[in-house]
Amino acid sequence: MTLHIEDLVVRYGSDGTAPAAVDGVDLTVADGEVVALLGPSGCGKSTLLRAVAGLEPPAGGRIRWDDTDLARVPAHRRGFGLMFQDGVLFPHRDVGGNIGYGLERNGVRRIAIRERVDELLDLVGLPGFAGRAVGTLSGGQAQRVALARALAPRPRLLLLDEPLAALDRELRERLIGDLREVLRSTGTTALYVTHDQGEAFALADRVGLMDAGRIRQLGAPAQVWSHPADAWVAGFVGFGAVRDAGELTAATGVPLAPGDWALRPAAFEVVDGAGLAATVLRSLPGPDRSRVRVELPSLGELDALGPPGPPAPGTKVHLRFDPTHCAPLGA
Ligand SMILES: Nc1ncnc2c1ncn2[C@@H]1O[C@H](COP(=O)(O)OP(=O)(O)OP(=O)(O)O)[C@@H](O)[C@H]1O
Repeated sequence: MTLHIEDLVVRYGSDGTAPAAVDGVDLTVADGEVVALLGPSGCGKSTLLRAVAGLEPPAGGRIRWDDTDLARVPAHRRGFGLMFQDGVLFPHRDVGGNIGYGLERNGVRRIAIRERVDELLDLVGLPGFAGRAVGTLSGGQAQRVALARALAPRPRLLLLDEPLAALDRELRERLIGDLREVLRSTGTTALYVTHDQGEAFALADRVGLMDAGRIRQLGAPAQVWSHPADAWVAGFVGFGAVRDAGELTAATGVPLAPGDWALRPAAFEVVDGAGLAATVLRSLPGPDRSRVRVELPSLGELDALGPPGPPAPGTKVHLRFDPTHCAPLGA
């Protein structure tokens, strides 16, 4: 029960000259695993998902489910569930009718459909909603119904494309937790596309960082955070500058393993009293800490954390270095 993607290439346009939207991707998703594809807009993550769903034909490579090559299996025979950003519910069916739709098409008996609908409504936290008109649902409730609809036929793989992107931040954060619980408790195998690193890292067993049609790093969230593969990945997951270990050790006196190190803003903190001398270039106030751009004679421009009311540009400050907020580059 494993999805295998091997050297997959997807190209738009019929003449074959357009750059590949997916450019040689290898990926497996094991039984019960949740893999998130994370990357900036246009990196090819939706295209990859659509190719797995059977909605875009590959220009090269293979997609297999266990030993079965899916090249000749049409989308509706793959047994995969889909959930998109705007879960578009059927407006003329009530909530129960939406969730039961796939089961009806599969010829499941009415009474069994009703039981399954109730079970799913409990699962997504909407008990008793079966008779509600979909036009009366809030955005978050509609996405819960869309999730229940995708899960109803027990898909062997669930494909989710930015399912929470249309929701406001507070609701999104609440639903991330709920979605994680639903995927885990049902043992659902899932491929989840998002540009939001918080979402990807909260939900997934493994995260694939995608850029320009390729996966630059694939690993467990903790591994990507502690060992970003390169400066691009480090930047995407919230690190700032990259500096050589020798330069950092010379400036701070802290020994580090050789190689390049990515620094989070928290690696340098403005302190009262002794520390590394730096000059404030500009600053962004924040409720707890400010973000301060500083210049050090030995290390150049870096981000640091400052007090809530930030020091003015030109102020001479002292910094403390905390190596626990640094990560060596290289997976
Ligand atoms: N139907 C299409 N025809 C031509 N080019 C397309 C089509 N769909 C996507 N592309 C192009 O393929 C590339 C990858 O697009 P894709 O939608 O897969 O990216 P994405 O990472 O999902 O982006 P987003 O987060 O903005 O949805 C982009 O350069 C995009 O412009």
